[in-house]
Amino acid sequence: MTRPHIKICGLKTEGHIDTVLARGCSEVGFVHFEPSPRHLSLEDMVRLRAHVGGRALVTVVTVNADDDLLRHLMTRVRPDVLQLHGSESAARVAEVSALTGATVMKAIPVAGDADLSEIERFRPVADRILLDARAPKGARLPGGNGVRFDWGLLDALDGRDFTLSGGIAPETIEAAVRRVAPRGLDVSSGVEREPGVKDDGLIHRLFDAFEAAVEAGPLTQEDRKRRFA
Ligand SMILES: O=C(O)c1ccccc1NCC(=O)[C@H](O)[C@H](O)COP(=O)(O)O
Repeated sequence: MTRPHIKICGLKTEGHIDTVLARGCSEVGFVHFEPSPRHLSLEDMVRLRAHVGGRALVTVVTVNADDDLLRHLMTRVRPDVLQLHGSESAARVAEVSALTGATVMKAIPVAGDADLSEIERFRPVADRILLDARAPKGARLPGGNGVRFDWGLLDALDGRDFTLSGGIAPETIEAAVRRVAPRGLDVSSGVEREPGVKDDGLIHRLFDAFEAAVEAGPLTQEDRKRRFA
């Protein structure tokens, strides 16, 4: 099994950045979306981006961002990856890619089988696909809600084709690693003590559980049926 890479999203402090990087996190995410408790201003992102330096990839999460905002982000924050977490069309994803030159990760909300057909729509234009749980009805945020979708929907897919997110936490990361085996894992609420507030203890529990799951290796088909039927 290839070792999935881990992105911790919604980081807001130098201290938590240092904690996740010390545990082997290879990508950090900053959220730029005002309604979010994880929202960071451009100035905060510039400061934290400098703090990360070359130690990890830096991703900025946006929701239906316009060209002006994207230009500001690229010239001031200089993220490696732009995460498009709104209702961007495939044509818009292609435009963002051409405009910014950044690696573009498109988030696809998943609640049922039908949503997976979106993967084929975005694969030609996005550098990366992020499968996230569809936001619950009435939620203020399109992501970062700490909810999981049925990972059994992914049984027939090759995990190397996507990053998995939505409700990954110390208690659920074993199934994410051993059952889904994605190329990457994206975690936010699962390492927070309250919305927008990361917790060092939870971060350590997550990485401990992750290491144990990688060590244990993928589940057999038989195990999948027994444990997740
Ligand atoms: O985190 C937010 O507040 C947020 C706001 C708007 C769009 C996306 C947002 N988060 C994206 C993520 O943190 C992750 O990519 C993903 O949704 C996982 O979240 P969680 O279920 O909380 O681990």
